[in-house]
Amino acid sequence: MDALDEAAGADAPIIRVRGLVNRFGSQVVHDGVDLDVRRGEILGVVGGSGSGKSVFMRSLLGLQVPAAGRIEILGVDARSQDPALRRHIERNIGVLFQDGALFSSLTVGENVQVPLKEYYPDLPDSLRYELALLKVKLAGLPADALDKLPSQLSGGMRKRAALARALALDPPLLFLDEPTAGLDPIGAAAFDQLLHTLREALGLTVFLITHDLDTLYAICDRVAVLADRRIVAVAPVRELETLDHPWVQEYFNGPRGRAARGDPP
Ligand SMILES: Nc1ncnc2c1ncn2[C@@H]1O[C@H](COP(=O)(O)OP(=O)(O)OP(=O)(O)O)[C@@H](O)[C@H]1O
Repeated sequence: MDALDEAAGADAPIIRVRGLVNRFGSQVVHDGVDLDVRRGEILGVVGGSGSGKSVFMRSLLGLQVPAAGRIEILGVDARSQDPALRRHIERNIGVLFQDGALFSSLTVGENVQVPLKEYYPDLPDSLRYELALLKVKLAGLPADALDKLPSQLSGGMRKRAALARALALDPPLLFLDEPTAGLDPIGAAAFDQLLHTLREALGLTVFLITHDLDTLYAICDRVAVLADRRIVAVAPVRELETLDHPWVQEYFNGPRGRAARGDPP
């Protein structure tokens, strides 16, 4: 933990959002979003299609400038344009976008080395290679994946490669947008398990957008529901099932929700 984190206090939320407003023209996507993400938790974010989950994550990452509100990440004002503060945040977060966003002309190993080169340009090539290999193995890929192009991997392996790159700088905080989208149920369950294991082993905090009910039940400590332009509830998934909100009821108590819980059909 560095000085900035200590100043924020170890018990302070790793992400704190207050009064977040996002608009596109006359469309109000968020109107007063509040959220605290606790250190070490896996927080799932759910909401209907178009409810603003991706825009929310983009605001946290500084990729979308909000109309109003306060966002703190690792004790730092995430809206600050101070280059030192921006670098502190970027150095300490890993991001896995929905499409994986690997560089298609680089091998997996070269992809993982991109952030290492940016932040540690003086690192010897051999050490950078070893670190990339370590991250690839950590993400559950075989060592020979290192020299393959993304196009030579399956969808599940590409997600793991993107995860390896997101973990390159050992970030304490990981953002994932729909990590199991497009994976078959066995691949999705394996990816969930990998995230859970990494959280246990590395003490990561995970902010995870998902539609996948299985993910919520399998690995999320708490789930935040984005509806009506704000976060309407944050709670362990079993508590959310009983929330009196039309979208929540349809989502958790529809057939897929019952199946994810293991209820009889
Ligand atoms: N750059 C943009 N310009 C204009 N409108 C945008 C932009 N980005 C997002 N929106 C709008 O904001 C709303 C929320 O989009 P967002 O992608 O955050 O939804 P989502 O909850 O992630 O949806 P899904 O579950 O379908 O991925 C949508 O109506 C979308 O059209």
